[in-house]
Amino acid sequence: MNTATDRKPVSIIKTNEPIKEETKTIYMVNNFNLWYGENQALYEVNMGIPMNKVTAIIGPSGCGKSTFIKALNRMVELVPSVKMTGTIKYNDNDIFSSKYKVEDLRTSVGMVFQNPNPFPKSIYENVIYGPKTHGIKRKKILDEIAEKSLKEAALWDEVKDRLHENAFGLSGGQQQRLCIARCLAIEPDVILMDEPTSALDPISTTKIEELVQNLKKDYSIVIVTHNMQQAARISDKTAFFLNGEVIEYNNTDELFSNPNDKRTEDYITGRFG
Ligand SMILES: Nc1ncnc2c1ncn2[C@@H]1O[C@H](COP(=O)(O)OP(=O)(O)OP(=O)(O)O)[C@@H](O)[C@H]1O
Repeated sequence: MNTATDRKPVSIIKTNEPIKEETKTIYMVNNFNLWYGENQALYEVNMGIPMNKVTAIIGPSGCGKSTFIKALNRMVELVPSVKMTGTIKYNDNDIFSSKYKVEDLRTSVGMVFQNPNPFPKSIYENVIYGPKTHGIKRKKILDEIAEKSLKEAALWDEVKDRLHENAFGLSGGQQQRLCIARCLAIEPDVILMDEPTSALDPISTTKIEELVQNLKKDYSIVIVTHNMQQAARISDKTAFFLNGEVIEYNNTDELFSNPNDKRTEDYITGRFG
């Protein structure tokens, strides 16, 4: 749900450097359409998602933001009635091709959800869960992975003395950083984030936003957010979705300061949504 705060006109707190032409594209989405049964949720989506940048997906409730990012890791196919046309290429591989294994895609593309969802296990076991299921058994290596991932997720200092305590003992914001650490432990190239801060308090939100900024050195990040100030603060590119269509996709500073489409302008200035 949008809040009144989200609807305030957006001020650019941080201007991002423009995407240079030579920036590599990690995902290329072409003429992508998606239906749930008879209802079309995405229409002719065309987007290149840049490598090592933060791409924000904004738009009003029900416009297809979650559907879009769940298509990027093929999670959307868990809904049996889903039909799709068009292509999504990840590193030049057609992700829907029968030759491309969904397991390979999921190893390269991690996901963080709206509500922190740690497993009912210790902090340590949460982080090493992925590497263990991929067959890593040596304790020394698992210890190294746990420390590295928790450091990258800016959580290590807070949990290093309680690694074997239950993850549910952490605060909501810490649990979300733990989920990010769990995602980093499988060494993905891409992190998909579906409203990762909407259940968090402002301080935890700021920590996650700072973390996202640091992580883009090593990862390509796609973040769905209802919060336009957040998109303006942390993303390099922003796509505005409306009724399943991409209305505008541009460098974030340009989209917010000089939108090309009246509907984008109306949305970012709080006239609807
Ligand atoms: N599992 C599903 N089965 C049928 N229809 C669905 C399903 N999930 C989403 N939809 C429909 O697809 C459309 C897009 O939904 P989606 O959740 O992608 O939007 P959203 O922009 O992420 O919304 P919100 O901001 O409220 O999370 C909506 O009309 C929604 O009702």
